[in-house]
Amino acid sequence: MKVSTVAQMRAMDRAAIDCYGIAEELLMENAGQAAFSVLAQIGPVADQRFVVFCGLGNNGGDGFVVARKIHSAGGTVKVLILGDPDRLAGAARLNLEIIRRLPLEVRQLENSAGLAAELAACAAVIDGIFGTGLTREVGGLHRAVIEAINACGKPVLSIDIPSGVEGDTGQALGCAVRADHTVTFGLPKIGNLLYPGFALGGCLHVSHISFPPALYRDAALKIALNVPPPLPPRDHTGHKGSFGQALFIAGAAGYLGAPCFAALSYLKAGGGYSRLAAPQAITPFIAMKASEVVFLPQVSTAEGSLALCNRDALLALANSLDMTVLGPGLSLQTQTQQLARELIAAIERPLLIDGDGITAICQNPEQLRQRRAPTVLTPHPGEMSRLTGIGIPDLEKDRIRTVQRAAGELGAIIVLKGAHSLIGFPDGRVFINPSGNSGMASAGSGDVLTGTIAAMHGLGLSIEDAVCKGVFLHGAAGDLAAMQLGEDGMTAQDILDHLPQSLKQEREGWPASLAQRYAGPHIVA
Ligand SMILES: NC(=O)C1=CN([C@@H]2O[C@H](COP(=O)(O)OP(=O)(O)OC[C@H]3O[C@@H](n4cnc5c(N)ncnc54)[C@H](O)[C@@H]3O)[C@@H](O)[C@H]2O)[C@H](O)CC1
Ligand SMILES: [K+]
Repeated sequence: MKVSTVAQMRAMDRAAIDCYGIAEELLMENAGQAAFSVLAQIGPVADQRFVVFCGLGNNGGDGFVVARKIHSAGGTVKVLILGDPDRLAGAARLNLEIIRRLPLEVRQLENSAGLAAELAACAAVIDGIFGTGLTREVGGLHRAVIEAINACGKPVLSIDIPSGVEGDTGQALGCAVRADHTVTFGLPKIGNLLYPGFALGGCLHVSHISFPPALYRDAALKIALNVPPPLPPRDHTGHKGSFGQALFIAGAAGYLGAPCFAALSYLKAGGGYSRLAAPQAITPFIAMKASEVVFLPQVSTAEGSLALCNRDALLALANSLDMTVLGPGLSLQTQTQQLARELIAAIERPLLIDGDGITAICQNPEQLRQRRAPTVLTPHPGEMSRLTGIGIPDLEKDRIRTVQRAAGELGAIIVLKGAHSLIGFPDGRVFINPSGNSGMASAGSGDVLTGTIAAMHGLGLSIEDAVCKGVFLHGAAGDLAAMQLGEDGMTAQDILDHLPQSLKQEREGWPASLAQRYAGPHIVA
């Protein structure tokens, strides 16, 4: 499913109205109807009491429609407006005038006194304070109301997006409603899917509010949920060469885990032949941990990292295999960093650059543009910050645009790791990954990702699909590990151990709880 920015959604509204004649009032009616139908799924409506909070924009207008439908279904509803109702316009004003003729309480909320008692008496709260029109920090009465909603302990249904969450980023502007359900319209907005907005929204539902597919599937919409194509069927007669051959250039004294996790994850995710070029000095130790991997001991520097003199032999090998992964645990040793830069410039096959390999190009990332074969970068926010020169707080505030811009400028596929990892392509497409959990935020899990992506290419997927599939199945392996162990103490080893099951479930079907999460928002008919 595609995901829209606030501006794109406004343009879709405009097109629905101007090109198809679906009037604003109809869109608002459909939006209110969709929200009401989710409310009716949460619990009974007849003979129950509800409070609807409405702001002065169209989000509030949707709230008026919901109030009308609650009344029609036999519920008792109180509509509290934040601000002067005389400022309401258009379809929102029309819907206010309708509910004013009905026997229900509609009034401007002057202050938050007594709100806790009002909320204690209701079955559920409907949040129509701010939608995608939120433009600044939430303060004053709005803030007090949002805090009261969050403290009331009643089920909360947010209209379009939890009030206070910014539609384009998922950031909470000062404070935000914590909802149990959110019904969004047209398409999910970025803010419905990126943290903290995603978590604040609870269960996410989407209604296309009668937009034609030509609008919500438009190729100009570049952001989407990560739903990669299926795994290729396994060749029953295949040998180890049929499932890919990858080279891992990784490891240094003090970084013994990273090369093992990277090279082993290739095999655990279905890849055929995994070669690991690590410094001679550490090879005996890592061989104990990863005996299925083929070792290519390399000349070490005095510090125990890869020496520059390994360059030509590594280059020849890399250019004879499907794919190279460069970087996990390489270290920041000067000569090793130079080796990384020279290899990145010269390898003519698909190359995934991670960890210290990314650091090696941070001074001059534009060198990636010279590469003729595909490049994949898998930075965590710290590495992304070094790569782009954007500070981590600013980057976290606008992850989509950061990854979109960097992928375009560097001509590389970029996986920005984090909760709901993003995959950005040079042509502007960005995919939001639904799998994974906080237990994966621990050392070594990124190393496991590198081998998983490489294995997907080994199994026959194009590089683009391999990145999407690898990110998804790596997150899913983490989810399977968490189901068994909990998120607190799971480690990269546990993710690695669950990779085979991740592929198995991908082929045979996910446990219900994960299937629901991976399927994306519920469509409201
Ligand atoms: N296709 C769709 O998605 C449809 C969505 N609908 C609903 O319309 C809203 C968007 O409506 P809009 O009027 O543009 O914005 P808001 O309702 O969010 O209201 C903004 C309102 O609030 C003021 N404001 C902004 N920030 C603050 C602040 N921090 N404090 C105080 N006031 C603030 C701003 O100036 C405006 O006056 C969308 O979310 C849907 O719910 C349509 O009904 C159907 C099509
Ligand atoms: K809202």
